[in-house]
Parts: sequence; C-alpha cells; structure tokens
Amino acid sequence: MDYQKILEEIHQEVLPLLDKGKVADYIPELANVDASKFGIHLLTLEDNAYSVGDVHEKFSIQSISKVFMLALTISHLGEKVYERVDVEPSGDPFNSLVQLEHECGIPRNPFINSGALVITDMMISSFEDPRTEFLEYVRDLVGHSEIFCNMKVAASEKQHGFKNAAMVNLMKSFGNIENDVEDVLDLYFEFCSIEMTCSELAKAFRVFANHGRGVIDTKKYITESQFKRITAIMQTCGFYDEAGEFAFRVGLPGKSGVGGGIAAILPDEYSIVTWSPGLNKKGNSLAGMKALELFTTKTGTSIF
Ligand SMILES: NC(=O)CC[C@H](N)C(=O)O
Repeated sequence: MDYQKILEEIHQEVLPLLDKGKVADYIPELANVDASKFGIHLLTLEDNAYSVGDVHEKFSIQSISKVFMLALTISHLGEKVYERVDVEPSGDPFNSLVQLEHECGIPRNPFINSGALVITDMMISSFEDPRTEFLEYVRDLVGHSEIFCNMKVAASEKQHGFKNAAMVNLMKSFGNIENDVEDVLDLYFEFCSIEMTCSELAKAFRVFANHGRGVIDTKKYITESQFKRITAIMQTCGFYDEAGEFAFRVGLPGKSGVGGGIAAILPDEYSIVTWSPGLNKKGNSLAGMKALELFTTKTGTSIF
C-alpha cells in the first residue's frame, strides 16, 4: 500500500477543515497556537515512517499523557490501581464533576481528568521523585531525552484550573486522594504540559501497538495483560464523551488531548499521530479525527 500517497491525499482533503475547529483557550497559553498547523505521522512496527505536514514541531500533548501516566503506574502497582479508579466510559466531558459525587469520589476511568488526578496522587505516594520518574519513562518510550514539560503552559493552566481543583477536593473529601491537593494539581498540570512532535508521539505509542514492548530497545514496558487493559480503555474511554463516535468513524484505540493531538494504534501493525489545534465541541481535534477516519477508510485498516 502506498501510505505516503494516501497521507498526501488526506492532507489535501482536510485543508478546508483547519479553520473550522476552535483552539482550546481555557488554558490561555494554548490559545496562542497557530490553528492552521497540521501534521500526520504513521509509524509501522517494521520501522517504516510516513508523514505529511508539521510533524517535527512540538505541541502540548495534554490528556494524551494520561496514557503514559496509567502505563507507568500500573507497571509499578498492578491491579490495585483499579480499586481507586473505574474503567467505564463516562459519556461526559473530560472535566465533568457530576458523576464524581454520585459515585463517591471514584472516577469513571483513568483517561478523564478526575481519573488522571487520582493516578497522579498514586504516583506521588509511590515514587520518591514522581516528576523525574515520569519524564524518564516518557523519554525511554520515545527513545531520546529531548522531552520536556512546558512550565509556562502548566502555570497558565494552574491559574485557571478551578474545575480540576474542585475535583481533587471532592475526591479528597471521599478519601480517594492521599496527598496534598496543591501537590496533586501541580504535578498533573506539569504532566499535561509535556510537549512532543507527531513523530515522537508515534514512537512512544508504537510501544503500545507492539503489546508494550519497545521496538528498538526491546524492553517490556507493560505486561501482556496490562497491554490488553490499556488498549481497551483507550478504545472505550480515549475520547471522553466522543469515544463512541471515534470508534464508529475511525475504529482504532487511541487518545486525544486539548492541544489538538490524537495518538492511535492498530495493534501488531502501526501507531499513527495527528496534530491539528482546532477542536470540535467535545474537545477533540476536528481535522485530526477526520484525517484518521479517512486513513482507516482508505487503507481498510481498523480493529473492526
Ligand atoms: N482533555 C484534555 O486534554 C484536558 C487536559 C487539561 N490539562 C485539563 O486538565 O483540562
């Protein structure tokens, strides 16, 4: 299959959509990003790479880092992680508070904000230096050390992160947060502020396409059973209240972030990353979703 040609066709087809989405502005630093940016990068397990557009430009991966947070935490703590966070789709926006009270401070899943905040709390309790531990883990997954948090973005989010603060406080009132509320929030905002290029993110996600084993370093990052679980959660919960729509249109496990990135995998075959900062109403990249829908349709590759 001529993947390069297909990506070039897709690029042309999504160009008219680039100004249709809206850049996330509830984090003021993210509002400065140029909405006309677009990149798509495909990386196969045989180590063939295909790309078009701005694939070597760093962007804020935001909620996509929730996948790395979960992977690192379950690889240390195992199944007991799921005693404090459930694995059901929420059907609600990523920053929703409504279910949390009904469900006594147990978040629906690790890929919405409340779930990732509980995972952050577990990381603080489990690691001597969770910041360094996390950054080193992500650097290992990518295969080089030029991966950093953007402290301007983290600080900008902290100034306006009232809903996240409300969530941590509510969960603490139910006994599901062990550490200091401010410490949990600071670390969570830092993790969200990590910047990567499409090609770096595709390298990190390829480990998940390869059942948790690095293709280059051959290291086993997560067990087979943890791979099955993380992939299932990506499929059912990776796109907030649009997880059904993403499965319906694209048909790959994946994760989005409000920086406009989407990372997805076809197990045993490839990882694919798109970046387009304009978001739809549910907070997912508008052109990115369309590009992935076109990709799985034109190549006939999806998990279904
Ligand atoms: N969906 C996202 O990417 C949200 C992440 C963002 N840092 C927040 O907490 O709101």
